[in-house]
Amino acid sequence: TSNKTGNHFYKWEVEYMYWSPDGIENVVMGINGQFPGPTIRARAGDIVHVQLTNKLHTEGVVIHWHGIRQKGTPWADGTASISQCVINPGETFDYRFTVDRAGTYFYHGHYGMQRSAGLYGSMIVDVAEGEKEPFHYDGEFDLLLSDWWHKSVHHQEVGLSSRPMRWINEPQALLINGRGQYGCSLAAHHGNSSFSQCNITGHEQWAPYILHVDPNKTYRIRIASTTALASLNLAIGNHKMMVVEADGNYLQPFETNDLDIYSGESYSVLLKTSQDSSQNYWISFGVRGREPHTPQALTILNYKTNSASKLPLSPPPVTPRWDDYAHSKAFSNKIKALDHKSIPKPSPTYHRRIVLLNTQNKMNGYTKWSINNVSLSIPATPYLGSIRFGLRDAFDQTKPPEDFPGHYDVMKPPVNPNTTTGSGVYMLGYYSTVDVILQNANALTENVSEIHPWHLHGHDFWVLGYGEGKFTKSDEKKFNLKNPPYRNTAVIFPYGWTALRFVADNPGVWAFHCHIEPHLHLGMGVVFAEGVQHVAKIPKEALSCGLTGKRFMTGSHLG
Ligand SMILES: O=C1O[C@H]([C@@H](O)CO)C(O)=C1O
Repeated sequence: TSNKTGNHFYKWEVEYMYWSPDGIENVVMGINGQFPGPTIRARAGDIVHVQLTNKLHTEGVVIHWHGIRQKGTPWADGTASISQCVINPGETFDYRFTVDRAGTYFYHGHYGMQRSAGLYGSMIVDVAEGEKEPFHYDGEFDLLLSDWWHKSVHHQEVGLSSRPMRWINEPQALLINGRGQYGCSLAAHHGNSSFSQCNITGHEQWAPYILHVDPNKTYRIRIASTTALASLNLAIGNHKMMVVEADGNYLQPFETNDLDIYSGESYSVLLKTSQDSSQNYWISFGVRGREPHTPQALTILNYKTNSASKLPLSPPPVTPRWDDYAHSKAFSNKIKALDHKSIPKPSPTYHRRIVLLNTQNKMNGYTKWSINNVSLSIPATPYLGSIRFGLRDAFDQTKPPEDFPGHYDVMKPPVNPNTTTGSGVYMLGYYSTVDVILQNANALTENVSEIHPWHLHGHDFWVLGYGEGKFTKSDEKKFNLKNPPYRNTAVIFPYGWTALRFVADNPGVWAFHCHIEPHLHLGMGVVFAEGVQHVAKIPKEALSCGLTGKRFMTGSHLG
């Protein structure tokens, strides 16, 4: 429900329920009986209030509002053990925050692997009353992408934390708005599929979400990826797309035949329905960056002049080869910020540069991912409370490393793969400008280096550039300080580096991590904190566990 004053109140219950996301009945984590959860729609400047009740029987829960910076409400960021205590079964937590900028966002679970369990939904923020988008469109669609496994997340988690690790492998299906098709294909009639044609009436939970369009119009298609693992590429048969938004920030529009989207990213593209209106066309998403074992996600662009069940004449667009990284890099390098009042210009200099080496490691036979040889292990007491109240026993007081040894060969598996775990925090100077160099490396297996999309909470960063091999100081000369994209998620390519810059201007404690959920689960993240002494009035429900729970559970607000 919403009213004219710009407040939106939602009462949500999270529970497991039977669902058939891909035609196979399974158990998903749903909200108010829906999967994916309800879409939040608000205007820039509005307040969103979600009163979340945990109806799970034996697990805590939290929800992260991905891309919302939570200025002044760091306790509402929804990160378990970082911004708040988990909401226990039967308990209710109030997420109340301002959506300060128009754009395409989503929300998802941020505890254990609850995102993989299906806890996610879309969040669309329109421009404030009287404001205009810098582009025109006649209608819009919203596509939330995910990947789906038939094994439960509990089963997946046990595998990841077993010795030896049992990897989750590739997903059984890719879902568009929670809908996919397992063991059959919408495009089987083209004869290039080993599957039979899907038998669908349109009423199934796994029936495709079809885009019905009028000819000769412009549509905005919002696309967000909350995949656990898969990097994806979108193409629409016979149509080009104009890319205009990424992660809630406007881009210099550019035309493309296909679009890469990594987990944690969102885009808007404009589509002109200018093709032969006596036909329908395929919309397809295929896997990038990992050898695909999952069929493309398919749905139909239906020109309303036809029946939606009329199948396209040509086969679905072919996804670029999974390891054609030149193709992906070319796409990433086309992304530039629009010169617009809503997007700050990059700071020309930095105060502190943190270099983060990403490696796959071993610890007593367990597989881990580490950053500068520390695998993140988050503590029982949420950092926001323990830092605010100086509870030094709550987490490691040693500073995590700023860099990695200069002799480390990023092109080879680690010579000594042993790692340690840690819960230390990068304490950032309030209002300082921070550079982060994400440095990729070879994984444990020779000749393997993977894609990692890194997501920052509480901020957007400027993506100053991408490069090959080991970053050196002279690579600075290649930084784009003119129109770097401003976003919250950026990819590192295999054996490469990505340079980011942001201003630590948001009091709170902020996760920065690989958005591949099993990688975060295996330790692939760090924690930043800034200006925590300026955080006031942390609701006590956010602190009712661990050492803050023991110390402060009196009164209604802390700070
Ligand atoms: O974390 C990962 O583990 C596997 C593999 O490296 C070991 O099975 C894989 O592909 C990952 O991304």
